[in-house]
Amino acid sequence: MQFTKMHGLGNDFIVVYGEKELPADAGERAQRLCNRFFGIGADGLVFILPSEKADFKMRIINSDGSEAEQCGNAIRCVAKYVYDNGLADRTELTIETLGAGVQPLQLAVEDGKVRQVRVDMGAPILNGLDVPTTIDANPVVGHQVEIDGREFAFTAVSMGNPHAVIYVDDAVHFDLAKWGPKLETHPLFPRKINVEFAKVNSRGQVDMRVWERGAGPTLACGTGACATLVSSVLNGLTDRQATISLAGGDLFIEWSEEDNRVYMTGPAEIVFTGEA
Ligand SMILES: N[C@H](CCC[C@H](N)C(=O)O)C(=O)O
Repeated sequence: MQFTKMHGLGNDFIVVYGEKELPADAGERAQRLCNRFFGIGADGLVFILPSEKADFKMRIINSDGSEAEQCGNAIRCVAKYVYDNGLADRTELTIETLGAGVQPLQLAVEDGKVRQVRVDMGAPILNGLDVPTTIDANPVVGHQVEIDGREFAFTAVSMGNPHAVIYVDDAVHFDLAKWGPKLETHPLFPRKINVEFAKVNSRGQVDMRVWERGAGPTLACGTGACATLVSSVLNGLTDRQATISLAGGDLFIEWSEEDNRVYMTGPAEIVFTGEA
């Protein structure tokens, strides 16, 4: 299998083009190939497939073999892959995902290579039961949960995949490994959840670190950055556009008042190609 190793702010993927549909063993392949010691090493395995509704379709499998509905950093990588490899000759593309349907993207190109991508990530889903959580509220803002004697208040946002955003005093040094897994698998979240720990520094800038469902700590999470911006607006902490600063770098996120859609702008990189 030919693959291209790519990343968005250090959230890295094995990208595969050429399959007509998702292989039946995609989950097993992801577990094997994403392993950082016995495989190529990545946070996820991404398939670029034909679509009847958009230019391309993206399916994303986490490193634990579970399929995610959506992935912000991966969709920017897919856009870069298809343009840089001559599979698309326009700087306005559409990519279909399970969680957000047909998503328009704008590519910023320099010397024939994609440098930045602006993605329409769709409207946030705020009804608690649809995120999903077991909480019948719309929206779920500052919901308290106690874990091992520590209280957390989270805001639940789906960008097609589920997120719980928690505000802390120091996101950069937060102990993700201690608290991330316990929140990811809490019974409040029927399909588990991605957990973002955020520190708002101004109405235009937020530090955020993420424990991802099915992948653990990653250097960046595009849908998590979108969820963090939406949550911060709902909590009255930021304006409707802000820079979300992750371990791997910055994403610029806007939640439009006009169309209620969230726009994410950030880079994507190709690292190497190979055969597995
Ligand atoms: N682990 C996530 C999928 C990847 C999302 C993240 N890498 C992004 O950039 O949005 C989930 O199971 O929902």
